[in-house]
Amino acid sequence: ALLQALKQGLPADNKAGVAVAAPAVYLAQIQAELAGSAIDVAAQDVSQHEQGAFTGENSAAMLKEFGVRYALVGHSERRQYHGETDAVVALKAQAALAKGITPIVCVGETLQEREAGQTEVVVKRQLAAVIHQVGLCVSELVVAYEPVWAIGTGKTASPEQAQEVHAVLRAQLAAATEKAGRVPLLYGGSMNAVNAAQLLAQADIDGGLVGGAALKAADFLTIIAAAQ
Ligand SMILES: O=C(CO)COP(=O)(O)O
Repeated sequence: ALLQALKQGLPADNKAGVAVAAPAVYLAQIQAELAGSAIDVAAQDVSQHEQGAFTGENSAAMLKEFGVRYALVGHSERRQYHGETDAVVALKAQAALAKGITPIVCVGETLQEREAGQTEVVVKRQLAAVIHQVGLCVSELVVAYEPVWAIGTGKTASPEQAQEVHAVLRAQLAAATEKAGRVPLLYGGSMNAVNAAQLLAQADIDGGLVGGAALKAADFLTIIAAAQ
């Protein structure tokens, strides 16, 4: 029902890239529902391994069979609950790129790290691992800044706080590629229909990685409208 409402509500002149990131078991259904629409399919994770005996993992090649165009890598919940290190996240980004899937690399600091003044150090370390791994493919990444304290908490980074970190990430990308301006930098963490426009108005915030607010089609469509 959500996908139908999104498809019907997306204006014909929509210019924002829109993708739905779902758990792997729903990807086939989502691919079928979204066929012929302007909405892309994304996975929430991807295996770091190209192939082999890794029971339970979904390789990039397998995801590709279901029309997956993007894969989140390094979402804070994967880092926190599944022990994903910067090195593993970097391998996942590389595995996705190798099969033509665009990784959406998630970075972000915890509340403790922010309060200790470590925000910049943490996000730069997380992104550096991926930049180092993917080499010349840096310009093919999407990067999402998701402060861990803002995910699902209703606490949003202020537009200024988010922009400050996005500027750091943009500069880091610019040191690695001439095409840094083309790398979409998404903000995630309690983005909603009310605060999206202000966040998206910031110079280096190109889009959103939306959780809770995307579960209501009307709210998600309002955010998409703000991203034009
Ligand atoms: O990353 C996110 C979901 O995984 C963001 O979630 P919220 O928008 O609900 O904070």
